[in-house]
Amino acid sequence: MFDGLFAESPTPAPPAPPDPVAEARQAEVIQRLKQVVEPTLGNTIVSLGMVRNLRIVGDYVYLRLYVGSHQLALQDQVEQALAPLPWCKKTYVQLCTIPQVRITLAVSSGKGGVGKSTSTVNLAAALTQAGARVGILDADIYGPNIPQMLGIPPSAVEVIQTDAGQRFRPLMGYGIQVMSVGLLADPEHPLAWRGPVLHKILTQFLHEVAWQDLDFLLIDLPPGTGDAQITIVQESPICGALMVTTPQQVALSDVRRSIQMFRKVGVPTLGLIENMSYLRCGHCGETTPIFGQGGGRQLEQELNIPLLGQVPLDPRICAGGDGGQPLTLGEPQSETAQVYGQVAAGLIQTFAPRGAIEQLRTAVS
Ligand SMILES: Nc1ncnc2c1ncn2[C@@H]1O[C@H](COP(=O)(O)OP(=O)(O)OP(=O)(O)O)[C@@H](O)[C@H]1O
Repeated sequence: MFDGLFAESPTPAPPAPPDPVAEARQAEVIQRLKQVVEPTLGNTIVSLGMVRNLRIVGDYVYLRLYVGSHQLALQDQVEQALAPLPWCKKTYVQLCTIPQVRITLAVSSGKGGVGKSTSTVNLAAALTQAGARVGILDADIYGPNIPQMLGIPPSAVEVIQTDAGQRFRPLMGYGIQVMSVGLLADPEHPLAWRGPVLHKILTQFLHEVAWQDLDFLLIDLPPGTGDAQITIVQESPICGALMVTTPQQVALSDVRRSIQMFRKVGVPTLGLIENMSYLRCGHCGETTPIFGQGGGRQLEQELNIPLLGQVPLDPRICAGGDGGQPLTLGEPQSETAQVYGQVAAGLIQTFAPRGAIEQLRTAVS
């Protein structure tokens, strides 16, 4: 599906000729999997993109099931749903999950510099204020600056021994657990991983962090749709993506491409965050659309993806990023903080519809 995923890998084998029996069986399997419903979201595991890499080999079914730590029971339900298939001798379900993480969301952008990392930290802060336990995986190999934005001083990554083996211990900023690719590299040198090495490091990074009981893990992706993004999206149980954009028309084609990348791997885009939407005059309150207007609304209508919030251009957000305290925490009553608060409330509402994160946690334990 993704030509050139591994820039340095050998030429792939030609595709196998179509096998009508396997194709009919695959359709039958998908039909049955569509009967398995994720109870919180009230949607099928197929629509939610939780089933991937489905293969039928003879009388055997192989699939990967991407779940949060509160959804492990779905494995049994999948096996039960496929058990009545008369031809199926065995179903092999590979459970793909991040230990101690319930909801994994990707924060993405079509291009760099639109405020993706800023949105990630402020959204994480807003979710924390709402009572959720939150972590950020800073996977932006081109600009890993989340620790700095949360006031975490440069530190060496500590490796700890757990029951599951050696793991990286997350750092902590304002109650938010953080792990960053930037911590794995020499701060004076850019991250210059390529091809299979990049794939291996990112895969290890995704699976070998000792997160502590998270409701939400936000993955700050690198901008665009390159190898790194695809590896992360394919290898992690991402429930959905949040797309950060500016209102500019030039940013829209990049955003469309990113959304297509998520669609190809079956990850839904949950919504758009339009950043730098307008500048509000501190004296008269009038708003000026410095970077154009209407981009978020246009994408919302064209792609049927909700516009979750419009964040103003706000010098304090910049100061908050540089100073290591997200504006959402420093000035929670500000217009900007309120936008992130609304987006956070929407996420909690979606993933814990009874309205209380505590209930989400109780349901898990
Ligand atoms: N709403 C805003 N108002 C004012 N400044 C902002 C706003 N959002 C982001 N910025 C500033 O814009 C710059 C880029 O933001 P940020 O690093 O979050 O972008 P990014 O999309 O993550 O970039 P990259 O792709 O390079 O990682 C930062 O200096 C940040 O403080």
